[in-house]
Amino acid sequence: MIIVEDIHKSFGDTEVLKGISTCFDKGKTNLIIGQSGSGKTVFLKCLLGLHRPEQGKIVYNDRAYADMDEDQRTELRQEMGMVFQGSALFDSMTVIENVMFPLRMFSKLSKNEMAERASIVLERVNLVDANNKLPSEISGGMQKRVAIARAIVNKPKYLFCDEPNSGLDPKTAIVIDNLIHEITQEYNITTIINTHDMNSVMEIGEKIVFLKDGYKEWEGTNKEIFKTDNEAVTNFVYSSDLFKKVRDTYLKEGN
Ligand SMILES: Nc1ncnc2c1ncn2[C@@H]1O[C@H](COP(=O)(O)OP(=O)(O)OP(=O)(O)O)[C@@H](O)[C@H]1O
Repeated sequence: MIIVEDIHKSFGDTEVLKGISTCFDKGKTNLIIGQSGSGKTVFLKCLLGLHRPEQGKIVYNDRAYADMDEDQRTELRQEMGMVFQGSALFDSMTVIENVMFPLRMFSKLSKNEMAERASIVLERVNLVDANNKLPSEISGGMQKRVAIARAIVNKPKYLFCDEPNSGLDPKTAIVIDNLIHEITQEYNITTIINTHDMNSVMEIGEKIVFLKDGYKEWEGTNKEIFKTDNEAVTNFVYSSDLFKKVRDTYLKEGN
């Protein structure tokens, strides 16, 4: 679980995060949404410890970042997995070498043990017969699976995903969303996804935090987002006719 208390983050004179408080539960897919420039990436980077808020507190399973010493922060970093936008695989490494990379960096396992662990997670993300291929030899959806396998190989407590669906066709995007959702539940991870994808919001948004101009404008579940009358949320989420129709149908069905 991650608890965020009133965090503020500025760059020079510009305050980008203006006092955000929320909490992200373990075993849940938590989504951060909002317009371009609303502060989603800065917020995610604060949660990752890459930006230091000037004010406020971030607490990881009862441990406040500000109270940790350097060793505890290093330990925390090793408890975090990250799926980057565009997968960010190492081009010259094979699939299995990519997945073994965090283990080579952070574990004391033997080469055989690392290969075994990497193979298990590759199987878990349903990627078979691709271990010895290079990223350039597999599809974008398969690359995303490798990125997820690499993010979970070290058994993280926290999983951060930045636009995990970018560049994928809608069908593959849903498969990847479901995979992240299943893994989150199975491994009991606190997962936080920065997304623009309204399908993800509807399908796997167990908690949605909507940012607007550096504030938390709204938060709730994917069921609640259908019913909210918060104008900023409805203008953003239901800006397309298709999603308006989806919401109307959902509400007409008496949900
Ligand atoms: N390192 C930085 N230095 C100065 N300003 C920054 C920095 N990083 C972000 N900003 C500013 O903070 C604001 C929010 O940026 P952020 O990248 O968090 O938006 P976002 O919601 O993730 O947008 P998008 O959906 O387009 O990725 C922007 O005005 C941006 O210019």
